[in-house]
Amino acid sequence: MTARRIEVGGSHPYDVVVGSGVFGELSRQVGPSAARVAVIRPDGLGEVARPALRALEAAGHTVHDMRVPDGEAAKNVTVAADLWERLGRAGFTRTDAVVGVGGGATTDLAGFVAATWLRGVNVVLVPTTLLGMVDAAVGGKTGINTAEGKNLVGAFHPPVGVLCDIATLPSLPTADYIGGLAEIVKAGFIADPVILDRIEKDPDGATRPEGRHTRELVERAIAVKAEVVSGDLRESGRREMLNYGHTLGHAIERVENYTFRHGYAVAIGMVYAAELAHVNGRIDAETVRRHRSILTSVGLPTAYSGEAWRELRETMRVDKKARGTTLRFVVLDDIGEPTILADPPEETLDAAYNAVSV
Ligand SMILES: NC(=O)c1ccc[n+]([C@@H]2O[C@H](COP(=O)([O-])OP(=O)(O)OC[C@H]3O[C@@H](n4cnc5c(N)ncnc54)[C@H](O)[C@@H]3O)[C@@H](O)[C@H]2O)c1
Ligand SMILES: O=C(O)C(=O)C[C@@H](O)[C@H](O)[C@H](O)COP(=O)(O)O
Ligand SMILES: [Zn+2]
Repeated sequence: MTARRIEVGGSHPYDVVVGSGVFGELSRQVGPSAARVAVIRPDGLGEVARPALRALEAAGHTVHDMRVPDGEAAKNVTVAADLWERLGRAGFTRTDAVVGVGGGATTDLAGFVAATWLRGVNVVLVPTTLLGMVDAAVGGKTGINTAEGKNLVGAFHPPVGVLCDIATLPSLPTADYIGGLAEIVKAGFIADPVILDRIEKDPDGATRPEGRHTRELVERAIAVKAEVVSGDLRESGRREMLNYGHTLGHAIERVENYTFRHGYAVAIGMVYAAELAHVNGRIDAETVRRHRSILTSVGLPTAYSGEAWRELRETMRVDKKARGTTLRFVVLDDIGEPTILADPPEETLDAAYNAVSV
């Protein structure tokens, strides 16, 4: 199958290459001026990272294999500081580059380290999870977590290239694959209802890399994200729609000490946002039901502990869409019509949570 290039526009446009067996593209994306390349990747992901390491070495770059802890455990300042030290010791200059290989947590960390090293060096992202391909590696949001909340420290630093080799997906644990579907479903609800139709027709296939519509689902979700971030890198407007389900989702991740899969938290958050829109008179009960049925059909959760509500409510205060003490949620006026619901009354927040709590 041929590779597809999806262009992300803006002041520094770049391509997202999607294909199978496309690691030969990596050196071109990194560029010839990068004598040194730091490959930041999870320690346990040697097999998955090997083609990237080999392709870079074969192209003549001096490769520094910088292993980090797995997944979310690496998205913190301690690991970032360790990488800054390693880059310093290896003498990385402004013409050198960083390559992030792994899931969204690793590419967020790699992007953040690239954004901050020497105030910004080139980064190429090689997502190897479904979620990384369809969302995290595209768009230039980089970041790490703090004890207070998710992604609270970060920078907008677009990659110079993104390489999605879907041949890396079969080794991904099913639970992580399903987590990525949450962001694909999100793209469906906010912008591309064909995604929802495809999943409803074949929910089982949607949960597998070899599913009938996998390539189409991946490309459609990337296209949604690329189109949105091309016009609003810094989230001063329309980009906020990509945060559908994330206000409650991020609070769940924080309350669970970052051990709960991002996609699973976002799935619950989307049902909450749908309930909020319903209580607010924006969408009908059928649209809320459709959220639950699509998410459930692929194995994603749609409910969370009732007892956690007060802590979740408190944690949502640090959501990046908040302005002062005003909470702002992405909700739908209809499928494909996201909007902002600002400062909903406490009773509305409580009623919506009641509907998702167990
Ligand atoms: N920057 C953004 O715009 C953006 C968008 C969405 C999500 N995110 C972030 O992405 C993170 C979630 O990403 P994720 O779901 O990819 O989780 P993850 O990075 O934790 O990866 C999940 C697991 O899969 C493993 N893995 C990765 N590729 C593999 C492969 N090919 N085979 C076998 N195992 C593999 C990882 O080592 C990890 O254990 C969160 O931190 C979230 O905040 C960022
Ligand atoms: O790219 C965006 O913009 C998003 O909101 C995509 C989200 O899926 C992603 O989880 C993002 O990291 C959330 O950003 P944050 O600014 O709420 O931390
Ligand atoms: Zn997300």
